[in-house]
Amino acid sequence: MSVLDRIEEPGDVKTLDGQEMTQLCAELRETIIDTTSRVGGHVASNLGIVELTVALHRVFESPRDKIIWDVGHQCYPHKLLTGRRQQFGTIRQLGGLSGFPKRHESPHDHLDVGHSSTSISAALGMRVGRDIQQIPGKVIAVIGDGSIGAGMAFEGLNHAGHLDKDLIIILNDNEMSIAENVGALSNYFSKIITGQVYNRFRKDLENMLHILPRGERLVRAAKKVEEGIKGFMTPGILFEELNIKYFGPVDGHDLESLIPFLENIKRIEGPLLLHVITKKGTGYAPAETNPEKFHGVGPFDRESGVIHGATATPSYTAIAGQAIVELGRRDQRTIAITAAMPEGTGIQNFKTAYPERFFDVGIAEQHAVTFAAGLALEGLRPHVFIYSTFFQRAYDQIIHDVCLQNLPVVFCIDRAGIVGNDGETHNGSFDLSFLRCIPNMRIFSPRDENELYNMLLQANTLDGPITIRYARGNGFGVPIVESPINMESWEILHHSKKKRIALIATGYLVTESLNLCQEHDITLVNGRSIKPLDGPCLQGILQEYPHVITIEENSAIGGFGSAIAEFHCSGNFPAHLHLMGLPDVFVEHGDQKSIRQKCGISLDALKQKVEELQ
Ligand SMILES: Cc1ncc(C[n+]2csc(CCOP(=O)(O)OP(=O)(O)O)c2C)c(N)n1
Ligand SMILES: CC(=O)[C@@H](O)[C@H](O)COP(=O)(O)O
Ligand SMILES: [Mg+2]
Repeated sequence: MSVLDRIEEPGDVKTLDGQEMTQLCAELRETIIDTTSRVGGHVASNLGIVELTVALHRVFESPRDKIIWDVGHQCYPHKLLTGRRQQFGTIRQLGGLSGFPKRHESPHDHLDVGHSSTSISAALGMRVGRDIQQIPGKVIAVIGDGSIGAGMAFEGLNHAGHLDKDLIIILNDNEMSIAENVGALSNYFSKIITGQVYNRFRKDLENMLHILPRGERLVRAAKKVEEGIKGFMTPGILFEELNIKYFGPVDGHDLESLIPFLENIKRIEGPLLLHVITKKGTGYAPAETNPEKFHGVGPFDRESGVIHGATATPSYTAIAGQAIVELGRRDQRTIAITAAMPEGTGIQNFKTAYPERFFDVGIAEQHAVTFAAGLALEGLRPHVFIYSTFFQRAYDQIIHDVCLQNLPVVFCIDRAGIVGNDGETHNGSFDLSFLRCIPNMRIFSPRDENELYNMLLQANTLDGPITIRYARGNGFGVPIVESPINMESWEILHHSKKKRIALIATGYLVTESLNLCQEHDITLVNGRSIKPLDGPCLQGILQEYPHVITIEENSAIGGFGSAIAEFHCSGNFPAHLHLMGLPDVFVEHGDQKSIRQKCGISLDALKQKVEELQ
């Protein structure tokens, strides 16, 4: 029987000797590599956090002590130690375990999560909630070096230092976000790790001793020097000054150091931070060598580390990346901005081509949007490349800093719609609903990768804020041909002779529906402009057809179909409207195809609707 097989509940880790714990770590790694190589998942972060997870479960009493994982993409060892070993092979698949902590899955998961930098605030809320009700048990937030740089994490630290409650923050510092970590804070952590903070103390002390005054002021000056020394010597002075005790750094792969550190901090009162140093991908050479590639992957060959599933057709992301490089070449005002997702949004080639016009701002979506506003106010043309789900975090900045001032910022919204295996925290289900109501915002959704390319090339010619949204995954393989388009006009791709049903689709669903519309003699309209609607075209359709279907990959509430319904109520149109979009639920994880089927926005669902109406 393996050691992992003997762990029925996390408390069983406490019964192991040192050798068995080392064996357990090896087995956890083997299970993670074996499973993710078959079904995909977040590899590098999970391999890096194995010892820290074992040590946490060894020292603390889960679920009485609550461990709160930030982002939650590193929770696989925790799932394996908390009774989910048997289902682990189903992770991220339809009906299987989620890739993130889920309260409904286990009493050891205390916060549903997927977006970063929420752990400190949530843990502090739990701490206060427990104190008010005198509920015993520790609360521990585990947050990465990338995630702690976000504004929200700082808001949590600020409040934690003020409240002075017993809160344990574990900083899991692997010196990486998904990509290379950026920012002054990350440089500060590197200096702590390499001992530069201590070296600086020695230099500054030497300088101070040189300028030390003589005579009666000596005592006062010496006191000041002492304070200064304390400041320079304490590597985590940044946290100490916020009233958060700093401990570390400690090697996060060495159980013999880690466990005593945790035992000690367990007894300390007040808010504290333990700085743990880990390495992404530990124990699997391809992930150690290329942690960015192995951050989140599909199935791969574990021997070679080659990721399966490279397809012939490029993704929307890749085409967007190609377009922005071309636009950057033509128009020197073009700036590309990402919030910690340079690879995910496909703009790494822009970085190479125009490093001075590329900005990775870290996990700071709000800052990314207002930073873009500032650039636009100076006459530049910023393009913010961001996933739909993470765009949610910058809502006030979109309204207050960009749209209110009608600034020419281009929002390139990737992963709009169903993302698949990441599931409910990551679906881009709401952007049309939350953007449509903002004055000055114009919203477009291309029907294929060629239209995306051309929309992006034209983006700088439009004044005011615009959003271009596109799906996760591959395009249709259509050739990329530069041809100007009137972005605010719709096009009719198939004219029905019967004139009974018209389908107004948006995004990739337009192209996907073309064959069906031709076969069933349905008029097909490419609703590429969601705001403004093409009034004259829509008016004609609503007057001429008894049945008008709309289809979109956004919540049916407030989305494209709703916009058409609003227009419909403004006139006296005979058409019956049939709205197809995402249901009013947080859509679960699974492969994109199955999820689309379940949500009723597949071709099958459309065919069924058409047959009902014919
Ligand atoms: C608000 C938000 N923006 C972006 C992301 C995408 N994202 C997921 S993990 C990650 C990197 C996090 O870095 P770190 O906290 O250091 O954890 P590590 O991956 O290094 O373990 C990013 C940018 C996210 N989940 N949430
Ligand atoms: C955890 C997280 O937020 C990211 O790692 C996300 O899973 C990336 O998604 P993509 O695979 O669509 O880039
Ligand atoms: Mg990190």
